[in-house]
Amino acid sequence: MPDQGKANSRPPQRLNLRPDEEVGAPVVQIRNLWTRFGRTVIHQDLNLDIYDGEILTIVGGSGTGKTVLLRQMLGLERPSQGCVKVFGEDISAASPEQLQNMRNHWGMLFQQGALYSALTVFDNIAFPMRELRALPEDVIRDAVLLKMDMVGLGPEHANKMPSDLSGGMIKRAALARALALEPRLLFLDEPTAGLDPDLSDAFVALIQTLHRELKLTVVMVTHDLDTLFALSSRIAVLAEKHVLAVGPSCDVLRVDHPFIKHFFLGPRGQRALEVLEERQSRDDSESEN
Ligand SMILES: Nc1ncnc2c1ncn2[C@@H]1O[C@H](COP(=O)(O)OP(=O)(O)OP(=O)(O)O)[C@@H](O)[C@H]1O
Repeated sequence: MPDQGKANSRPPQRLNLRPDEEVGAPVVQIRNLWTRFGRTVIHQDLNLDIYDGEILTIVGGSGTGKTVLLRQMLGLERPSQGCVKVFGEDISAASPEQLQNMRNHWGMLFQQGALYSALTVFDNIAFPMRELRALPEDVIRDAVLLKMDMVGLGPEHANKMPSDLSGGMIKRAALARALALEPRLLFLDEPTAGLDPDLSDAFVALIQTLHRELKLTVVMVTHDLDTLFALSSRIAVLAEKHVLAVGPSCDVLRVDHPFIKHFFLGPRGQRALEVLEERQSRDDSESEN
């Protein structure tokens, strides 16, 4: 149960572990953000910067406001106070037209894939392109097949309905749709939820490749530690209604806070770290040979 507003007078303890070498204007800038639902305070004076080209993962206990924060970055909800800038534009002050224009520069992969069930894979991916009303159908056709290829879906899947697809294929089709307008910024909400470990590893590898090749900035929410350690450039921990710590995983893990100890350093976290270290030393020795 979140605390009530009056109880939040304690100044937030903030620890920003951003390495000095990161420079340039942030792609997403959140300043002094408050979110209240009635008398319940979810975010209190929250600040966060997300930089070009990084994969920033937001973690936090259940109900700490990760989804709400993501929705505020997408302009789907307005904060009670404070400012969210995306590509330098204040999204909380944008008109519906400005917001629509901004939405064309980012993609979003929702937790359940969220494909339109009445549309084929092809039409789902074509949907954002057709909404622009500026592209001829033959260009759309080529672009859709290219996006499908990028995510590892062959053209034979183009006319399938979402109900004919496996969980992994739904995620791939939804990712292709999120990439339809060639965004610079990609939001991922629990990208590997519901996938078995092999499919999850394959999807993580796909995100790594696309992030590298398309030079994407990625903002992700996940509870899955394997996904988190494999992908994140930095991790932002939401606790006590603000960003308690933000930095590379090795730095965040050293922060002495009960949530961090419980989340990262329990048996699940140790296992995920061991797998990551094994993978890294394998990659290192392969690149030496
Ligand atoms: N529109 C709303 N009206 C009232 N309360 C809301 C609304 N949206 C979210 N909340 C509350 O805000 C809190 C944060 O919700 P949110 O879904 O962002 O949490 P979360 O960190 O994503 O949790 P989880 O990890 O369990 O998905 C929750 O207590 C939720 O019930």
